[in-house]
Amino acid sequence: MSIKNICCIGAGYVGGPTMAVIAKNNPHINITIVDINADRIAAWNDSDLSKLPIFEPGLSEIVKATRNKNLFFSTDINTAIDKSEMIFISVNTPTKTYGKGKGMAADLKYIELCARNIAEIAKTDKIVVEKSTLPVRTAEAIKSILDNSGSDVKFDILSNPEFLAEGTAIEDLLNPDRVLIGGESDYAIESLASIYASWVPEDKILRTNVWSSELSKLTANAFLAQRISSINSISEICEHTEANVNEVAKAIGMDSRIGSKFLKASVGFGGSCFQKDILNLVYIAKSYNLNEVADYWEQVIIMNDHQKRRFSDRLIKTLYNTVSGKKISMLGWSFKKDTNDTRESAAIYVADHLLSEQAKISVYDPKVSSRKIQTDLNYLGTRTEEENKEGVECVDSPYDALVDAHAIAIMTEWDEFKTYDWETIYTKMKKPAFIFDGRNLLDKSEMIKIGFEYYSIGQ
Ligand SMILES: NC(=O)C1=CN([C@@H]2O[C@H](COP(=O)(O)OP(=O)(O)OC[C@H]3O[C@@H](n4cnc5c(N)ncnc54)[C@H](O)[C@@H]3O)[C@@H](O)[C@H]2O)C=CC1
Ligand SMILES: O=C(O)[C@H]1O[C@H](OP(=O)(O)OP(=O)(O)OC[C@H]2O[C@@H](n3ccc(=O)[nH]c3=O)[C@H](O)[C@@H]2O)[C@H](O)[C@@H](O)[C@@H]1O
Repeated sequence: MSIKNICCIGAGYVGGPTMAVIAKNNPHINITIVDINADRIAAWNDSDLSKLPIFEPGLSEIVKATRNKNLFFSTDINTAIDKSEMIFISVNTPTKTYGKGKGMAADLKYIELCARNIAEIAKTDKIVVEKSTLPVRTAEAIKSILDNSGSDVKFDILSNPEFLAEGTAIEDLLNPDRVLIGGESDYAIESLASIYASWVPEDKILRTNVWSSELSKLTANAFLAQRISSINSISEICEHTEANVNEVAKAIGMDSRIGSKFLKASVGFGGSCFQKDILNLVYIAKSYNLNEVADYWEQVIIMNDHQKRRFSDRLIKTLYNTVSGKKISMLGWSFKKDTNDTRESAAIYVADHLLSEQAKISVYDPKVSSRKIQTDLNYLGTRTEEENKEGVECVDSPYDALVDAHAIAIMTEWDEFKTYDWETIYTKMKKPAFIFDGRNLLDKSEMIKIGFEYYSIGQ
């Protein structure tokens, strides 16, 4: 049986772009992306493509080409489940904020709701695909829920983790390093493989057992994040020894056994997945009593928290040990460039620390709304919403953010920051004018020549 109808539950950063690319390359398949969030679905259906809920280079063009042809966005979850032969589960799997495993385990309540929804509605056989990142052996729980639905519908479970990175999602989806499919049933595996094969070379489609597939996703994120924490740890040594972390990264990256990617020292990694997935791995290790393994991976998070804190400590110390009443301009709020996603962005934690020291913060980000910035700070619960509003202004023009600032903190590596007229900015700031470049984005010697007191990471 070839697949004619696909349903994807979860219209987020993964569900949206992934299904758009599958739809583009499989015009013979109808895909419906469903979500309980009606506002999000309405935004996906907005005729103004600049209002899509997710900013991702190249996404709006693909949505334009496929939407209402073979790609549909809907809140009618049951109908989409009913008519599809294959159902992707692409809902969020955040870190638990309550109960057993609080602050560490993955919260699987949304996954379970999806499984129960599918079990209740399905009248014909279904292939259920785990697209969300899940703890190893989650497929067992999903299967148990589905198989106890009381019907004689046959469910095949596949694990098909997603490796796209935000900001390059479309490029990553169009040219993936690999597509990973874990499963038991050859029929189910080959049904999914054939969908990818419409644009992905066969030798990049990897088949494994379900558990290897689930665990590979957590492992990939843990290894990637570990590289960043490793280079960030070296950045601190550089700052004490006059070694330069960019030079060190280049020198070690040219060793083909190490490789050059993911060695950019920064203010710390953010994003919705690295921290969550490593904590998840740590929790799994602890649940098997593998305490040394748990401690080993937890150190990646500890190092990352240290890097964020170290950045704001250094800023405060350099500004004569106080930022009280001083204007600090933050350039960038998203967790990396080319995305409007702010989840776990280092900027949130740095701003929170500076606010606790009574700084006045002015933020400019090309793609993040002021409402989102306030929501992110309010979510931490450090102070009241009113206090956050008083302490943080969000501006639409970078130059507004910089007038009379005591210091600039570069939090995100947006390309446009490099093109600013830094000489004019210098004249508008309080003197001495400080830059804390959390992304090593600007040219150090140029900034010093203009007159800035310039601080970067690991240099
Ligand atoms: N964001 C990323 O770059 C990547 C994320 N992942 C994984 O993919 C999964 C999804 O992540 P994102 O897309 O970033 O999350 P997201 O939060 O952007 O989207 C998830 C969507 O699922 C919806 N949802 C939750 N429960 C639902 C239910 N019962 N029925 C219908 N809709 C429901 C939510 O309303 C939300 O719109 C996570 O497990 C994540 O770890 C994997 C690779 C990359
Ligand atoms: O599971 C996921 O969600 C995804 O997590 C990451 O993707 P993402 O978090 O979107 O973005 P990354 O490019 O990995 O960046 C994560 C953070 O690390 C930082 N980073 C990245 C690279 C680097 O060298 N240095 C560095 O500080 C980025 O600025 C950002 O804050 C992985 O790269 C994806 O493969 C994975 O699919």
